[in-house]
Amino acid sequence: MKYCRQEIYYPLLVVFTISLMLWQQFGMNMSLNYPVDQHFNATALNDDINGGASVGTLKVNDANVTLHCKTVNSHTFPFCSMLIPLKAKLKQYADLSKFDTLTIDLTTVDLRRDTVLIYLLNNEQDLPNGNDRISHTRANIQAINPTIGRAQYQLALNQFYVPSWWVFAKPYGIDTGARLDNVEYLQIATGDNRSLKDLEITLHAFSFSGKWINARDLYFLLLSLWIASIVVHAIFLAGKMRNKYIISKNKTEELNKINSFLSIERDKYKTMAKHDPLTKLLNRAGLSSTLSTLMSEFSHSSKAASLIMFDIDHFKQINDQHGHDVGDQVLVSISQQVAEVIRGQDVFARWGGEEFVIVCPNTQLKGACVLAENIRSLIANSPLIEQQQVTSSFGVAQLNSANIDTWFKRADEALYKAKMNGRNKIEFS
Ligand SMILES: Nc1nc2c(ncn2[C@@H]2O[C@H](COP(=O)(O)OP(=O)(O)OP(=O)(O)O)[C@@H](O)[C@H]2O)c(=O)[nH]1
Repeated sequence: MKYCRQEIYYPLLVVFTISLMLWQQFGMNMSLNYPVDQHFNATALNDDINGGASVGTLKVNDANVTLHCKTVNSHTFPFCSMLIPLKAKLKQYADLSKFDTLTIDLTTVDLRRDTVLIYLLNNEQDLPNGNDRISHTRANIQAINPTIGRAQYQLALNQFYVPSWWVFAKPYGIDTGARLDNVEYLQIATGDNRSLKDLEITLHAFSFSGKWINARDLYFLLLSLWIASIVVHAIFLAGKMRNKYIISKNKTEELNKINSFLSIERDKYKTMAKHDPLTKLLNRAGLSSTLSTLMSEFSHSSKAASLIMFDIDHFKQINDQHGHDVGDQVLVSISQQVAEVIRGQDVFARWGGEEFVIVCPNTQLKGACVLAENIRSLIANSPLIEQQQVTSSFGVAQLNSANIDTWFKRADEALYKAKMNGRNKIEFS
């Protein structure tokens, strides 16, 4: 369907356009023929209508009609003519506006360098004033310069014009444009040469020819069709692009939502991987980057650092006596209280179970022991469980080699010592 619309339509339109242009050029012919026979209807019209005295007579034969004209000098313009009603051929007057050419077959004898005037008299009821035939008539005229003898003359209908003497002869005026949509008569008249004439004009036949559609109308139609096609196509493409844009915008929005959801989830899992879910403190993994930094600082510049490791005393009993939830609450409370008293640079983590560590950068053993004592005292004096003191034991070690395991082992040993020495104590290594 898509293929049909876009790939086939324009080639078809090109073929259609070229076909129509060729058809118009070589076909589409129409014609209106007027052969002359013995029943041919024509009348002589001479200057006597204007008060002249020229004599023009008609002789109709089997195959032609001859006007014999003898002009007489008088005050008026001398002429003879034959008047042929076109309506005899048609029901109405002839609408020649669609025709291009008048072909007229004439024999002229003794013309003495005169023209033959061809009139197409258009009947126009809408012309102002006057009830007589002439008042309703527009004379469209064209002159031919005949050769002596018989010849065919082709007159372009668009070359007919209204002569100025016809315009001015009408007191109410008339526009000068030719009109051929209601032609009542073809008039063939002697020309403008005022020298006296005695001549013959024989009409054998005449016809009007043209195309069903003239080239200008056809090109206008085709151009309109092309413009309409391109406009419709452009609108269709714009709509399609708009839909694509909306779909891609929606997809982008959806992907952005998924992305932000995933990045939130990723951050959540990152945080979860490095934090203890109960106390929200860092876990072992969360501590690793701090420890690596301290190790490298120690390697480069023997920067001081101390480690405090502490463990809640008899925590199993607390769990056993008060339940696991109370034990959890004790862990959370101690975490919060300790987090409040340590310095900003200290890093506090849950090492596992009821065991915690505080890593103190830039801290000598003495300073770490003071901090450990503060925390011990804080815990021992906190009413964590009703009617029961909760205490904790501490092991402190200052970093003395770039080895984490050794450092932690030393702190752990000090802690063990504190436990062995009765708990609620600080020992160092
Ligand atoms: N409620 C609670 N209990 C925990 C958690 N992690 C570990 N424990 C408990 O902590 C207790 C630790 O017991 P022990 O290792 O025997 O140590 P202790 O009872 O504190 O004795 P000392 O350390 O020798 O003073 C165990 O009963 C564990 O089940 C926890 O997250 N929540």
